[in-house]
Amino acid sequence: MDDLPDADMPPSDVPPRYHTGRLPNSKAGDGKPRLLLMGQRRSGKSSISSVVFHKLPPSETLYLETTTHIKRESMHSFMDFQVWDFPGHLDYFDPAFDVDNIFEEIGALIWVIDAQDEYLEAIMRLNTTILNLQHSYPNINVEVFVHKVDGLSEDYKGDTFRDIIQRVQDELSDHGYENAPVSFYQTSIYDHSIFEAFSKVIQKLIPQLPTLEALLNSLCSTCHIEKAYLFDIMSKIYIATDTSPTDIGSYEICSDYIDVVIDVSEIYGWDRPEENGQSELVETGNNDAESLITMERKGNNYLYLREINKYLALVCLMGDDSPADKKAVIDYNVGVFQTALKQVFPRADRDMSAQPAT
Ligand SMILES: Nc1nc2c(ncn2[C@@H]2O[C@H](COP(=O)(O)OP(=O)(O)OP(=O)(O)O)[C@@H](O)[C@H]2O)c(=O)[nH]1
Repeated sequence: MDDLPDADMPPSDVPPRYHTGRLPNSKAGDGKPRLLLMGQRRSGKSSISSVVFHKLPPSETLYLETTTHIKRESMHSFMDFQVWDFPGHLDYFDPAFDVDNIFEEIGALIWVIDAQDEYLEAIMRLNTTILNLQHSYPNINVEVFVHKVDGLSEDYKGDTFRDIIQRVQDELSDHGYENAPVSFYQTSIYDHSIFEAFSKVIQKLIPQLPTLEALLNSLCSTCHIEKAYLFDIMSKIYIATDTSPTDIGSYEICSDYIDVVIDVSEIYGWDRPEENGQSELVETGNNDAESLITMERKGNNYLYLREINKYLALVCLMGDDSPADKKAVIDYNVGVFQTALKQVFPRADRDMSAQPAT
């Protein structure tokens, strides 16, 4: 149980970029939210983290070695957070463990269950963990990834998913926790489902989400946009979307578009200016990349992408009644959206520069 002191420490030399807001479980309120990846051995925890945050091609996860100590990584993006990958064999509530140290700044506990394997023991450990946490940390979001569903037939996939939900909920309600904050997702690293699930997990950690959704709703209705996503460019997680129904198809199209843009900008791109307190003038120039692509065989529909800042891009699936020749109006409204977003995510580094040097 000496793993904790030996665990990799995240680098501390990169300053935080945005306020992360106060988390329900955060004692200090200024920490980076943690996403804890827990579950049985070989359930797919390291693969998930490598595919989503390090762009590892899914087929290469076959060669990942088993995790032997807690792996902590810091992610610096539109908000800073940490991903802690736990070895499958750890008993998190062993008295030798500093439980508070693990759980006090937690944003979400992601419990990965291998749907292709025997899952009863995984469910038992998950329930024990949730029940143990209910006493000290009742607000922790528990996110259950029913993982590796790519190998299952449609029927079996649905049955397995329902069975897991039922077993977890039955056990919790037997112990008097009917409304424990537990959510379930079907995931696989071989399709978009893992990104979509992570998007939903991350969105719960963004205090400004209702404001972002309201801004996107208003943009959609003004510009006849069918669906708008605000993407974290590097991870392809969407941090917000408008409140119209989301279908995986539109997410897939928009997220593939991000891939195209990243590939092109690796060839033709340029370094984005650092966003410090003095860079206002630079931002008023034509620094934000934009792109427009017409989709074949789909009426007038086209995709619109605008880089919002170094980390975020707005990708919109335009409606039939929003022809490309109205692009000037759309550009204007997206500009207004961009300005509003700067107020929603005030920059931490600007605040830091106002503090006296010590
Ligand atoms: N079919 C399928 N295989 C997957 C998926 N995700 C991970 N795997 C495979 O599952 C195996 C185990 O993955 P790991 O990421 O090493 O599992 P882990 O939970 O980190 O394992 P420990 O480090 O031992 O705790 C690897 O061979 C992966 O290729 C998935 O979505 N579908």
